Amino acid sequence: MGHPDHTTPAPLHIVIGSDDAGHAYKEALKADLEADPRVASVKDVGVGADEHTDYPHIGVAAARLVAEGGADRALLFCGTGLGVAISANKVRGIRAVTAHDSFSVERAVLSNNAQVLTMGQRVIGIELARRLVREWLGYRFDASSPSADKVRTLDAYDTGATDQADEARSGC
Ligand SMILES: O=C(CO)[C@H](O)COP(=O)(O)O
Repeated sequence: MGHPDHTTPAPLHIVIGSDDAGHAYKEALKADLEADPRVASVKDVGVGADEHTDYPHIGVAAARLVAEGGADRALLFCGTGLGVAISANKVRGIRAVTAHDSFSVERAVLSNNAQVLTMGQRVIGIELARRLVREWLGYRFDASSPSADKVRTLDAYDTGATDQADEARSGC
């Protein structure tokens, strides 16, 4: 879901999800995303109110949507943010990170080209979470930056292209 105009980034298609421990934040951030002009669409993969789904199912469902091109990014919540990140990272091609501070949110996109951001409802206050998500929407990975080679190496390990990854190591 790229966009040819580099001056005005294309609005993002975002998938949002949580387990029951992250449900309140998922609902709050879903409303924020839906009201933000930088967001083209928001797809909610659950859980619904009073539902219970363990975090691995939510993390993998959201990550699969991103990996298959159905969304540009995912925003996921659980108690800590850790379980949904680990789950999303089980999907090939996905780079999911937990971040609760401004610098990490910036570098998650600009250094790591992480498509998935996760947070913990039991870790961070709601107003800080909302602010960090607003910041997150403003970042776009620069494929011509020095970070791009490192992300390509990550992807080579991910796809099993170990020759390519080892070659990158010998160039260090
Ligand atoms: O935070 C979670 C997983 O990282 C989840 O919301 C709660 O998991 P639990 O501590 O295993 O119940």
